[in-house]
Amino acid sequence: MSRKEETLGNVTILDKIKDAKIIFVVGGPGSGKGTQCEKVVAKYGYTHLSSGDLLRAEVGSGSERGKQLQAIMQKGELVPLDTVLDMIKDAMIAKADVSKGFLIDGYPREVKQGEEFEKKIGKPCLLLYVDARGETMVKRLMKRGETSGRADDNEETIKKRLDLYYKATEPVIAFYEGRGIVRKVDSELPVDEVFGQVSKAIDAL
Ligand SMILES: Nc1ncnc2c1ncn2[C@H]1C[C@H](O)[C@@H](COP(=O)(O)OP(=O)(O)O)O1
Ligand SMILES: [Mg+2]
Repeated sequence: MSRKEETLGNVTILDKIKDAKIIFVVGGPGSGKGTQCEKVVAKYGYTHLSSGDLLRAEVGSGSERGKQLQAIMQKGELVPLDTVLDMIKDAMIAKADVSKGFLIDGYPREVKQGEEFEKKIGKPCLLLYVDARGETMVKRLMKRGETSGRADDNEETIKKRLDLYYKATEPVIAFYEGRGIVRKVDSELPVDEVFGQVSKAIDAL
């Protein structure tokens, strides 16, 4: 394939992504983002892309980049913006032909990440804000840590992740509230009731 065709091909794929619905799923660690996304996949056939899962897959591959990522994630810090965005973009392109919509779970973690995403990929039509109390999130993560095998599900890292969430990610919600696309769901409720609220927000699109 010539360079020109390649570029044209890429434009077509990005156009397809633009036609698909993009939903940002934002909430603290352990708030229930992954749990709700799974249910959205089952009911609506959207593609679920968890930035954390993509990063953990890279770590699991044992690559040099994976090793660097692991060190950052273990400390509860944010990995470099371009790395996450490139991974999300590649995953979206891979699914562009078959996907009606994308759930971008755990991204943006900070306002700048949202701005970059829009520049390079497209605009979200909805931000699902999965809201739970700090205490609830800690409890759920400690429990999840018993079986998840996740290096960051331990008390010390959980505390750092929560602090970072309040400092860096909550401003993301305020930013998109200004655009009128935020729908908040009460993730203190049982999973199915939370999903009722999620479904309402998606049905209204
Ligand atoms: N509404 C809810 N009620 C009770 N437990 C919930 C819940 N939503 C999620 N959980 C549980 C499932 C997991 O063990 C843990 C964290 O959920 P998760 O979906 O992995 O969170 P996240 O992806 O936001 O980090 O909490
Ligand atoms: Mg998750």
